[in-house]
Amino acid sequence: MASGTVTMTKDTILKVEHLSMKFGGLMAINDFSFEARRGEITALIGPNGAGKTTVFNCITGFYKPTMGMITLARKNGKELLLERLRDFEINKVGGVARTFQNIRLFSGLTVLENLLVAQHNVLMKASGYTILGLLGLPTYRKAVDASIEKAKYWLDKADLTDRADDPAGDLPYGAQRRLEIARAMCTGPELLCLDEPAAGLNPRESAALNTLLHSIRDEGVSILLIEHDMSVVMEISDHVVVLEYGQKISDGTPDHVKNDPKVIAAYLGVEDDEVDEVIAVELEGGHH
Ligand SMILES: Nc1ncnc2c1ncn2[C@@H]1O[C@H](COP(=O)(O)OP(=O)(O)OP(=O)(O)O)[C@@H](O)[C@H]1O
Repeated sequence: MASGTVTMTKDTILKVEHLSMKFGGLMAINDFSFEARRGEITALIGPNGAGKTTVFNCITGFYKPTMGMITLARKNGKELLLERLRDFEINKVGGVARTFQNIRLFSGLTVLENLLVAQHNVLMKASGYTILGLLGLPTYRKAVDASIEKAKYWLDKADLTDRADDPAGDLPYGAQRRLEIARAMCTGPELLCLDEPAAGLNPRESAALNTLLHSIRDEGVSILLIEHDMSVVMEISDHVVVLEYGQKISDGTPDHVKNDPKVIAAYLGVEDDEVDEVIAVELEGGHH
């Protein structure tokens, strides 16, 4: 079924139901439903202009959807309706972290400092928001130690320990991407949303990214990503959802999606009645 209401199971972390987003007269997203499962890497793919970024912006609170429900289920059993929260609340209360298509690091700060700054909120809370707290509270000292440990942990996972003291802006592009992800992980999210993490990476950097994303998933953190590069998506995702013209055209395992005639047609830009022809050509290609 291409769209419809999704049933929330205990494995579901995110449920999007009947999402629609209109920009003036343009229906960018039209009755779109899908579900992301806890501990999985879910990829949202589709041709240019399909509506991927718009869906992402609705989930992370940058846009208010015209219609629809977005439910996040936290580990503690609480369910939150994201379309009712503001972006910073989605991050803070919802445990959702995101990265952007364009890198947004503090390029003049060191790699380590970037990871510590990300934990500023936790530290301020531990200080009781007072100068006395900052100076003397044991809870604050403990929180500082914990934040350093966390930064060290993610430096190692992102293979950046050797560059810890270098300004973030001096890192090669692929390393900056991993640092952004490490920084997001330092906020302790349950759901990590990545906007085209592999864009512009060379094959070696792409492989390092895959390793990092798998290690994040193995810790039980769920990942939702938008990606253009089909080979990256097929390699790292557990679950793929395909959008075309704001509507869902396929949903399933990478293998299922890869062989779905509708997806093949969407990517090759052919009309419905040409799909059979496309499959025939694909099959023929496979036999050579
Ligand atoms: N803020 C906006 N105002 C008006 N139209 C918009 C806005 N944002 C997106 N759109 C339109 O909505 C449609 C979906 O765009 P969106 O950026 O979500 O697609 P996408 O799948 O992310 O594309 P790409 O792969 O090129 O990044 C497009 O037709 C786009 O022009």
